Amino acid sequence: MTSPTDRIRPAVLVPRPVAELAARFDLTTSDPGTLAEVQVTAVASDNRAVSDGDLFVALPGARAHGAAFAADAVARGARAVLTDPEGAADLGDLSVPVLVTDEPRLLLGPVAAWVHGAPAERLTTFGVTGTNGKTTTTYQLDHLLRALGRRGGLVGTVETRSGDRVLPSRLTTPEASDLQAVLAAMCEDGVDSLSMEVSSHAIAMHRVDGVVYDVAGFTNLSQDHLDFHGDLATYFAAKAELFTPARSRQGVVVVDDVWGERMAAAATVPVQTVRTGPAREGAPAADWTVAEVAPRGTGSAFTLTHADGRSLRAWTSLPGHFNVANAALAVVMVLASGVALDDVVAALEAGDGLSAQVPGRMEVVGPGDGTHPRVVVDFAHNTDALELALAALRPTTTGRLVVIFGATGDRDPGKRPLMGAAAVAGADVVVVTDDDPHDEDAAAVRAAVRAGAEAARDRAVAAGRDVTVTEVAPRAEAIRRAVLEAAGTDTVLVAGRGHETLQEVRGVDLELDDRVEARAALRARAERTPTA
Ligand SMILES: CC(=O)N[C@H]1[C@@H](OP(=O)(O)OP(=O)(O)OC[C@H]2O[C@@H](n3ccc(=O)[nH]c3=O)[C@H](O)[C@@H]2O)O[C@H](CO)[C@@H](O)[C@@H]1O[C@H](C)C(=O)N[C@@H](C)C(=O)N[C@H](CCC(=O)O)C(=O)O
Ligand SMILES: Nc1ncnc2c1ncn2[C@@H]1O[C@H](COP(=O)(O)OP(=O)(O)OP(=O)(O)O)[C@@H](O)[C@H]1O
Repeated sequence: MTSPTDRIRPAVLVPRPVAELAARFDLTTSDPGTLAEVQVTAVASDNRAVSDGDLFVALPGARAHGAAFAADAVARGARAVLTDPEGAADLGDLSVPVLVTDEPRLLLGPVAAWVHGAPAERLTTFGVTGTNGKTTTTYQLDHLLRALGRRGGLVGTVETRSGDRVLPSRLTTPEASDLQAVLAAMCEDGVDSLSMEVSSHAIAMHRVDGVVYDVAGFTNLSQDHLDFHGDLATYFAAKAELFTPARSRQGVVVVDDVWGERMAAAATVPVQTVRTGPAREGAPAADWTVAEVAPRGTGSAFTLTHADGRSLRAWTSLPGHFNVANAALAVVMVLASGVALDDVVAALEAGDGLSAQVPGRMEVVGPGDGTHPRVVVDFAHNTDALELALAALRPTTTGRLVVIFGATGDRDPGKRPLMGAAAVAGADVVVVTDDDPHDEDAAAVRAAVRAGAEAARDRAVAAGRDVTVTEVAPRAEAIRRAVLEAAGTDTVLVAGRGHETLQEVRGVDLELDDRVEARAALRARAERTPTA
C-alpha cells in the first residue's frame, strides 16, 4: 500500500499540443481559440497526483466527480482539463482549456497512451487474468524472462517495478493514466518485457484501454468480487474481453476448470490451451498438457508436452499443484511470444526453473524443524484459494494443519460461510480472526465465517474427524497464540493477507504484517523452547 500521490513516471516528457489532442480524439471545447500554444506532457485523473504540465481528466465516479478537484489540479500545474458535460458544467472559471467528451473514462487510456508515445508498443507485453494465481504467474513470467536475458518490468498487486524503481501497489491494475506513465517509464529504464496482472475490475473500468497485450493469460475463475460484478457470468464476461483483438494478440488459457474451457471457446484471438490435470469427460483436447508431476525441493517438477510432440521439463520451488499450473501457464506464454523451446529449456536450467520468490504467496516464514512448527503465509482470501493452499500443505504436514484466517468486511459477504467450511474441510485446527474489516463490524464478519466453520465442523465431527474451531481477535494475537500452541510437527497457515502490511479498520490503516507477527511468535517460542 502506498500514498495516493505516489506514481512512477518517466523523467523525460514530450510536450503534446492540446489542439492536436482535441482533433485526434474528437473532443469539444467552448472556445477553440484557447487551445493554441497549450501543451501537455502527462495525464492525471487524481488531483493529488497532478504535476506541472499535466492534462487533468475529471472522471465521474461512485464516490465523487473528479470535476470537484479540477481547481486544485490546475493550482498544481494542470494545463488543460478533460471531462464530461456534467463535470464541465461544475467547473467554474479555471483559466485553462476545458475539453469535453461524453465518456472520458473511455478515453483516459488511449489519450495517456498518445501523450506518452504508445509505450506498450515498445515492450513485449504479457497480461495475466484469473481469480487466483495472477501475481504468482507474473512473478514466474518475470523470473523466466530475466533468465532469458530480458529486462523485465512488473505491474501487479504487490508492487510495480521499472528498472530500479519499485513502488508498492494500491491497486492490482493501476488507473489507465498511471499505467501508461509506468509503461513510458519502463521504456526509459530499458525494460523490454512487461509481466502484468489484469484484474476484472480493470477491464470493466477501462484501466487497460490503450494496451493490446502480445500474450494474454488466463489462470482460472471461481467465486470472488461478486459485490462488483453481480454474478459469475458478468465476472467471466469482463475477463473474456481480454481475449479479444481490442485487448490482446493471442491468448494462453488454463483449461483445468470449465471456465477455462469456456474462455478458450469464447476467445476471438488465437488461443493455446494448457491442461495440468485429468480432462473432464467430453472436454476438447488441450494443446499443452502437464504430466509426470513429482516433488522437487519445496515444490514440484513437471513435464509440459505439446500435442505436436514438443516437450520440456520445468519446475518451481512454490508448493502446491496450483503453482504447477501457474508455472506451466508462464512457460507457454513465453513460448507463445516467440521464444524458441530450446532457449526456454536453457533459461530454466540457468534460472532454477520457475522458482520465483513471490512475497506473501506460500511464503515459508519458519521451515519447521520438529521442535517448532512450519509457518507459511499465503494470500488465499477466497474459498477456492483457501482449499487449495491447505491441500498443498497437507501432504508435507506430519502433525496437525492449523489455519488462521478471516474474511474481508464490506466485500462479497456470500463467501464468508463458504470460507469457514473450506477451512474445516482442509485443516485440523481452524482459528477464525479478522482480515480487513473496512467499515464493517469486525465481530459480525467473524461470526459469519464462524457460522460456516461450525456447521462444517459439526458434520466433520459426526463423521469421525477431529477438528476444532475457535475465534481469536485481534489477528496478531490469533497468530501468536496459534504459533505458540502448535506442536513442532504441525504446519500453521496464516491465510488471506499475504504481503499486505496495513489493515484497514474504519478508515484507519493499522500496521499489520502477518510475516512480522509470525516471526515474532516463532522467536517467542524459540526463547521458551530452544531448538534441540
Ligand atoms: C470499484 C473501483 O474499482 N473503483 C475505482 C474507481 O472509483 P470511482 O470510479 O468510483 O471513482 P471515485 O472514487 O468516485 O472518484 C472519481 C474520480 O475523482 C478522482 N478523485 C477522487 C478523490 C480525490 O481526492 N481526488 C480525485 O481526483 C478519482 O481519481 C476519480 O478519477 O476509480 C478510483 C480511481 O482510480 C479507484 O480508486 C477505485 O478503486 C477502489 C478504491 C477499489 O477499491 N477498487 C478495487 C475494488 C479494485 O479495483 N480491485 C482490483 C483487484 C481486485 C482483485 O483481483 O483482488 C484492482 O485492480 O486493484
Ligand atoms: N492457479 C491457482 N489456482 C488457485 N489458487 C491459486 C492459484 N495460484 C495461487 N493460488 C492461491 O491464491 C492466492 C493468491 O495468489 P496470487 O496472488 O498469485 O493470485 P492473484 O490472482 O494475484 O490474487 P489477487 O488478485 O487477489 O492478488 C495464493 O496465495 C494461493 O493461495
